[in-house]
Amino acid sequence: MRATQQDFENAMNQVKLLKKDPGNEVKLRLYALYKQATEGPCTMPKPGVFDFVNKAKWDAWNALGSLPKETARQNYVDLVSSLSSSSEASSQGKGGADGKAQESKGILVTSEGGITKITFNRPSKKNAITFQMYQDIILALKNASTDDTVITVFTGAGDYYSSGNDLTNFTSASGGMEEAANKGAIVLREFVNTFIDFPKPLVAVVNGPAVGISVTLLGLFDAVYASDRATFHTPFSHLGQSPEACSSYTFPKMMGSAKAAEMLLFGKKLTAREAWAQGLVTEVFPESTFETEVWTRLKTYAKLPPNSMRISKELIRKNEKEKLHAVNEEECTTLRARWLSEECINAIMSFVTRKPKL
Ligand SMILES: CCCCC/C=C/CC(=O)SCCNC(=O)CCNC(=O)[C@H](O)C(C)(C)COP(=O)(O)OP(=O)(O)OC[C@H]1O[C@@H](n2cnc3c(N)ncnc32)[C@H](O)[C@@H]1OP(=O)(O)O
Repeated sequence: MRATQQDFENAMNQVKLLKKDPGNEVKLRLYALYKQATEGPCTMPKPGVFDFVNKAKWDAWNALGSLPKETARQNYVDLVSSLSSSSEASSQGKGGADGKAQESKGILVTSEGGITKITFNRPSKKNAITFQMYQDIILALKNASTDDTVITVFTGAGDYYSSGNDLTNFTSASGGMEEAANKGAIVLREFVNTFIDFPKPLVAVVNGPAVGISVTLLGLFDAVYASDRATFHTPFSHLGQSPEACSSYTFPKMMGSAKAAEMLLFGKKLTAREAWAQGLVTEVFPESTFETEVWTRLKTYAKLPPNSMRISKELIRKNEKEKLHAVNEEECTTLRARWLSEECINAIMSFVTRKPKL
């Protein structure tokens, strides 16, 4: 049966009630279908190349070509209906007790043997972190901080640990660039604060290359185990950006200002052994035995008395917490301005418009 005007209006109201942000790609599709259903084919002039947001919206609408208004209306209703059911399904899942799993689009959360395992799970994009993933990780960490698991572990699916922030987070935002930068700073602040305040042992199992925020965050972990295949790269200057996740404080403190500057200012990529020598990595393992050795060790650690580990972590972090929150605040404010800078916009633009591989 064809969707009526009433169905369409109900769907528009339903969108406002979605429990979970559907992500930029879906929001663009909704926008395009709405415009096509109400105004017909796109006849607006194409926005300029630097007007990322309006250009993305125009592209999405224009891509619908001469799709009839009724079909666009039907597709809009169907899309909203699929989002409503998946949002209900995902809001029911909660990690915690052994054996349960919580899955979102970009991360996989499991808990077994006292260990909460959070896997960056977007291997086709080298585990780049989307806005939605930041939010899902915040939720997973909040759950892990109060459930009955003892240790929380991050790792990556596929050949990468993570390629850091998804560089299309800002180019595909549906509001203006300024709105995206504001949202980015708010999400980043909460995301990093969740790591600063996380009360249980936090371990990174770095299975492959790590870039950007997936590297800087390691300064807030309690242990970092790396495969000898892993590399550590923070190309902030190349991207017209500045350090985050408190690395402007933790890196110089851990490796001295000269070595920190090589990473954070000049974007020097470290091998796993170099990162170990600088104190960023706890131990490096040969790739061939990495998973077995690390997980055997973590399973043993997860049997240690949980309260004792939590209290020790609290003592270690206590004197630093206030400082870390202040650093996070300042880094987010600085980054917000960087995201709106020409240097940053040009760098992101050249990544998203690079030639596809043959
Ligand atoms: C709330 C907001 C908080 C923001 C916090 C800010 C954090 C700062 C950072 O994290 S800065 C770091 C950003 N990351 C990068 O600069 C890495 C960019 N990617 C690359 O340089 C390369 O992709 C690579 C070196 C990671 C891998 O190169 P390789 O040649 O092996 O593979 P591809 O380039 O073909 O990648 C495969 C597909 O994955 C997509 N992709 C990879 N990384 C990202 C990314 N960071 N953002 C978006 N997309 C990414 C890539 O585009 C390919 O996609 P395609 O197959 O569709 O073309």
